[in-house]
Amino acid sequence: MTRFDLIVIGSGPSGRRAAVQAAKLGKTVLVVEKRERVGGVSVHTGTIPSKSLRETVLNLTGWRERGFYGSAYRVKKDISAADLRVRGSKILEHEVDVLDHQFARNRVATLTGEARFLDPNHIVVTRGGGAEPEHFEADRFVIACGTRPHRPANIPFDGRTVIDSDEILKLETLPRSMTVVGAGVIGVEYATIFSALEIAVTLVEPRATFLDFIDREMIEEFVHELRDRNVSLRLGAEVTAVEFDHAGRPVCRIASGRDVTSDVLLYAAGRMGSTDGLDLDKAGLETDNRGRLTVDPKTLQTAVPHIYAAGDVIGFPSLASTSMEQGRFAACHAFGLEPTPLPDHFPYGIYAVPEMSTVGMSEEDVKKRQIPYECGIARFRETSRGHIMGLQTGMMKMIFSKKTRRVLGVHIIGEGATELIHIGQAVMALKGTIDYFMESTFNYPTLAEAYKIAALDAWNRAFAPSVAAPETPGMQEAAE
Ligand SMILES: Cc1cc2nc3c(=O)[nH]c(=O)nc-3n(C[C@H](O)[C@H](O)[C@H](O)COP(=O)(O)OP(=O)(O)OC[C@H]3O[C@@H](n4cnc5c(N)ncnc54)[C@H](O)[C@@H]3O)c2cc1C
Ligand SMILES: NC(=O)c1ccc[n+]([C@@H]2O[C@H](COP(=O)([O-])OP(=O)(O)OC[C@H]3O[C@@H](n4cnc5c(N)ncnc54)[C@H](O)[C@@H]3O)[C@@H](O)[C@H]2O)c1
Repeated sequence: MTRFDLIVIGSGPSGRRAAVQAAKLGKTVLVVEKRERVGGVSVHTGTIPSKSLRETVLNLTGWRERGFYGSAYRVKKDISAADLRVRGSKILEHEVDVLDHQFARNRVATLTGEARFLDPNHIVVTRGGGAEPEHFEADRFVIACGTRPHRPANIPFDGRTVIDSDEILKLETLPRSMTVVGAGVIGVEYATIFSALEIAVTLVEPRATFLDFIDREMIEEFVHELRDRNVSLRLGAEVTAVEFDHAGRPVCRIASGRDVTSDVLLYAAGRMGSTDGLDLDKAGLETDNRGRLTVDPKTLQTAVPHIYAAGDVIGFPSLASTSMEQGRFAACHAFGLEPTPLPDHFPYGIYAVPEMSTVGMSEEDVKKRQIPYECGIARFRETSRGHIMGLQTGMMKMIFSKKTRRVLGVHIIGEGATELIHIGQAVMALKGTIDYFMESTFNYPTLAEAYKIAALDAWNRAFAPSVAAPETPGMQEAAE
């Protein structure tokens, strides 16, 4: 039996960061991954493929140029499913290559196979192709096994017309119409990406609201853009069943009776922890009803202190970005290095079309906490860079404390939102105030100028010293 200082189960963002960090500390590390290739959900079915698809769609449709050349502008006519896959598979190859190299140069051992616990310090790895199972021992573990799509038994998934978010990447032909069930981040991203291909999309959500962690003003703007593009948004629509019509097309039955029929139905109503095959009970652990593990948020230790868990398997926020930080944090803690606490504020990027990004408090949060505040708004079309790019939409909203002048939140919708947000994030993290934006010079012409415009907007309303009207000399005499 081979012994390691650390065994990591799963090679997604949290697993890989945990493994490399431990190796940098001079520890022997094994990463077990049940997929044939490393990278996790992030590289194979989640972040990278969906963002590659988005980029391909925006490029091939000429989406970004339509502000100037009109909505009929196309870079390529008749875009096929194969066209969409080409770029994605190249990017995937590159990502896997980089990861393989990263593991190799840090002397992280990797093994393809499915890990399960035998007891709190031993695992067995089952391998395909008739290979003998292998046994391993470790002092510390990081469970970084991630999640998989939630597939309720009553939904007739067939991999072709009723699909989950893994299967959408394998579509052989592009549908003419699509129903997306679940207006979470995945549903919203795919609904808008496919709508940019001029596929008629209906987005169905049982709740009356969606993406509740985003500032409502941003969502109103987003909904306005979707309606403009004929994305049909059905909120408060409870799905009672999915059936097929006589032509084999999926019919999404809605409680109100207003059913939706389309060529393809994407079911994107959340994810489940991939913990079922891990025999966690043998390690002394149990999961919640969504297969997730509970950890101490300050240390990322599970109920069994030498077993850590990181990434999507521990639930919110379930992002590749935060998962990476958690993985590194867990490895540092496991080997006695005092890691800096995980930050309270992290940015959230939603790569819909248009993209949205947010950091800090929404206006709803600020009101709930009864903090006196002022908002500043900038529209991208007011910036010279926006004119040059032909942007007709896009906006930034900044929220400032009236008492401390500090930035409480930044919310952006439109081109570049996921990059621009980091300026606001940095100022917030460094406890900066509105004065930073008032006093700093920004490159011109840039979209970042929106920060200046939004800050000026808030300053004019709430922070500018009240200026007394200058007296005109001689006025007094004239009045007399
Ligand atoms: C469609 C989609 C789009 C997304 N877009 C974004 C985005 O734009 N930005 C963002 O920040 N996040 C995004 N995410 C979320 C992001 O992908 C996840 O937060 C991230 O992948 C979680 O990383 P993880 O470390 O938990 O592991 P994962 O990436 O989930 O990987 C876990 C790995 O563990 C392996 N594994 C599981 N069980 C075992 C076992 N018993 N033995 C061996 N191996 C095992 C699995 O095969 C898998 O490869 C997206 C997710 C999806 C689904
Ligand atoms: N850009 C990004 O950062 C990004 C992109 C994609 C996914 N992710 C991550 O992946 C995770 C999973 O995303 P998700 O969108 O699958 O899950 P989610 O939990 O965010 O959203 C699921 C949606 O489906 C709805 N829903 C639940 N049950 C339903 C039912 N029975 N019928 C119809 N609708 C139902 C919910 O109300 C919710 O709106 C998220 O937590 C997110 O953080 C992140």
